[in-house]
Amino acid sequence: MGHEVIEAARERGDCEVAVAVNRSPVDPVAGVAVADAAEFPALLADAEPAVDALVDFTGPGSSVEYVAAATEAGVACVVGTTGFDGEQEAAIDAAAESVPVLRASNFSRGIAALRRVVSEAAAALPGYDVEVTETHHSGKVDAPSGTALTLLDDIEDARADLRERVHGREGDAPRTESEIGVHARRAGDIAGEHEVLMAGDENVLELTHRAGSRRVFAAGALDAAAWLAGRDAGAYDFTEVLE
Ligand SMILES: NC(=O)C1=CN([C@@H]2O[C@H](COP(=O)(O)OP(=O)(O)OC[C@H]3O[C@@H](n4cnc5c(N)ncnc54)[C@H](OP(=O)(O)O)[C@@H]3O)[C@@H](O)[C@H]2O)C=CC1
Ligand SMILES: O=C(O)C1=N[C@H](C(=O)O)C[C@H](O)C1
Repeated sequence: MGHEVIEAARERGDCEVAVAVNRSPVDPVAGVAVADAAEFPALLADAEPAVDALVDFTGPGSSVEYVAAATEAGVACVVGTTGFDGEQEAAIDAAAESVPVLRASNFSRGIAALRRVVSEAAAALPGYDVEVTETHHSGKVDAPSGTALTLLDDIEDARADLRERVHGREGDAPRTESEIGVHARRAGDIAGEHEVLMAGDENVLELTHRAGSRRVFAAGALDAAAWLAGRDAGAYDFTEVLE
């Protein structure tokens, strides 16, 4: 995603990559040198002109560290990384007391729309069985995806009777009424697919989003960064960027 963000930044006229870092050595990307992650705090402090926003797509532990460095430097944070535990989420949330922070499990407009439709459909279809399936490239490390977890939260908000997440399915027991099935598939170079199935008696609703490429997430994150820079400290939502 780091490569995608640099390429996407090059394609638009309203932003410039001031500092790029990675844990392991990486060749320059589109002419942008990528420094060692350990240099990040110093690079942020010395950047001229000052950096407006951090865009982070890494891993949960490093994301917390990058956000801490950005907070120290008074820089707005856009966080796309997924797979956080509760403590890591709390650390990112705490940063929002000092700087503007926008964390989203998915930076595509299509998923933002899917979330609204899923919430409405879940509320409109009481008693229906719900199953969520996500499919991603074989290199993805966290499962289920952050987006699937966001959709599950949305479904549970709309359906108080669904409280048991069943990951995968095996054995010989039938489905219970309180469960939501959750399925994570990993294959090839699939950019990201999310499907929500709602099935009742004699009718089935399937809602699916497919990302055509990972560039859509990079573009959305840069939209968020441009929108977030200069705002007051606080936690912001990607839907606000899309309004
Ligand atoms: N919100 C959204 O719309 C999207 C979110 N994502 C999320 O973004 C994250 C990154 O995805 P992706 O680019 O595909 O992952 P990759 O594995 O391809 O890249 C992760 C990068 O982060 C670096 N990194 C990982 N862990 C650490 C660490 N502990 N310390 C320092 N650097 C670290 C890696 O460094 P190294 O090169 O050394 O391995 C690598 O450069 C994932 O959490 C993914 O789910 C992805 C797409 C869209
Ligand atoms: O790792 C990915 O690739 C993606 N991760 C995000 C997630 O976990 O939901 C968003 C998107 O689906 C791609």
